[in-house]
Amino acid sequence: MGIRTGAQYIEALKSRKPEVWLNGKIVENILDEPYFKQPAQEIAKLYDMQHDPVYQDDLTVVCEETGERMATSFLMPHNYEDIMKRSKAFEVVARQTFGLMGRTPDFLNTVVTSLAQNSWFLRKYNEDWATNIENYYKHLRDNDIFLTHAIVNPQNDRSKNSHEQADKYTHLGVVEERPEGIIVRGAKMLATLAALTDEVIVYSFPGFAPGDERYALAFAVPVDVKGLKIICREPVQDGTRSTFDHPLASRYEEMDALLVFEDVLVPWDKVFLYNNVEAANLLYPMTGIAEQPAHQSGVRGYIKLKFAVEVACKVADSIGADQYLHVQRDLGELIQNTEVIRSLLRTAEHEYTITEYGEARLNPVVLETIRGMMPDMYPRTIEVMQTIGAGGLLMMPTEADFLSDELRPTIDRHYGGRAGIDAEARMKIFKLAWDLCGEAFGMRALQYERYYTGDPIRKRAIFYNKYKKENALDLAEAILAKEDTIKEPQTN
Ligand SMILES: Cc1cc2nc3c(=O)[nH]c(=O)nc-3n(C[C@H](O)[C@H](O)[C@H](O)COP(=O)(O)OP(=O)(O)OC[C@H]3O[C@@H](n4cnc5c(N)ncnc54)[C@H](O)[C@@H]3O)c2cc1C
Repeated sequence: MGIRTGAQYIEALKSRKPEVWLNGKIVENILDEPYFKQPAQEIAKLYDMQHDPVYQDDLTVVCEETGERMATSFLMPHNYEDIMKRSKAFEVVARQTFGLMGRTPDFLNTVVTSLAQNSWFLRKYNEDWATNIENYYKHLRDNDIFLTHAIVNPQNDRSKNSHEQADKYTHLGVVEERPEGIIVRGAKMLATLAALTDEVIVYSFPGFAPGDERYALAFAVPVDVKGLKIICREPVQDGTRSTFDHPLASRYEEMDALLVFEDVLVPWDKVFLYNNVEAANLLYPMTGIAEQPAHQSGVRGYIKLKFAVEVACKVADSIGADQYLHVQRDLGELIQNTEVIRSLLRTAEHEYTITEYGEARLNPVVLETIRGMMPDMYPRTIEVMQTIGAGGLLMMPTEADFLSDELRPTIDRHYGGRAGIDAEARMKIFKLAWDLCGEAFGMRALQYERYYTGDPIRKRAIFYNKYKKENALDLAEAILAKEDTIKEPQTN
């Protein structure tokens, strides 16, 4: 089939009935549900863009194997040119959603592509696992499937491993093997956009201990597989708020969900790893499933940061506050942050290496530096936006107020900004800012930057320990190695 259109994506959504729980009820029809309607349209636009001559050469490439177009995020990178093609595609998608949708289809496309490109690793343990992931990659690529993923155990008792939790199947594990596949039971989180995707892939961060064998697994199933409950969090918008009042929350809500597997059958040909603690712990370090998606997230995060910084600048400019030195200092800092991330991205891409299996990988130290800095830089941007917007962020009439003929002249008199910024223009900027720095939508977007790929605290500690192991600290060693004499005290 090759690349899908938005209409084909929507048709696929209509064709199935996953068990999606929202506000205590099963959602009968996803697309009739106001919470999902607009976000589904935003995803559909991305599929349509693949057919738009303006974007097609960035978002798609011709697949050497099938001769059909495929999403660029399915391109296995072998050289610098491939890296930069992928980078451009990530950027086009991110710009379309202002970086606010983190789990657009390109994200998991890169995960499965890197797993398939590194199937040699799975083959070391089991020939079938490697064949299964290679076939799954082709299935996604050739049908342009939209995936969600759930890789984290729910927060139950974090001081204990999976096999030590109160219930054997609090965390997702294998119940039994059958001739047709494995039966899995338990929960995984935090499947963003699950209700709007076609299939889910499950795997895990490292951290398995002996005894955790039943939890050491990776597989994929359709989201409407029998026995899978998709339990959505509380929505951050009600699906009816106007685009004037909530320009971002009304469009880019990415619903997150807990996935509960109640004796779900996973066919053997969709099992990529099972019952092997060592393989599960080495999956991340060996296959590039940290680095390749980190390229997508780095580009997307850069666009989101740049967008938020530009909104902060507009807020300051609209009320003339950027005439003050301390405001200029803060905004200057934010702009420099975006330049740091942009430069790091270019460095990571430029300093690629080719693995012994022919995969082009970006510089992992630089990628991880981006990952480490964003959880500081993004919240800092939001803080500056809150500080400059101050009380004005709370003092905004609604669209309904603007539509009142009686109130409108008063609004026009009292809500305008500096010369040249009328009430409507200023309110549009402030409402944009409030969605980012005040609304639940914005707080989720902030939490996303902190946690979307693991705990930033432990990630930085891991980064330090790895850096220490791999770097000789040459400069410090050089001065320490210099012939130095501690002068004996003179005794005569
Ligand atoms: C908005 C959003 C969207 C997300 N989307 C997805 C998604 O689509 N798919 C997906 O799979 N995941 C997703 N994630 C989940 C993400 O992967 C996790 O949030 C992240 O890995 C952190 O895990 P946690 O939330 O369980 O926090 P925890 O690991 O429970 O950490 C909580 C706190 O306890 C501390 N802590 C816990 N355990 C330890 C330990 N062993 N040692 C030291 N300190 C510890 C941490 O430092 C932290 O301060 C998303 C998260 C967010 C916020």
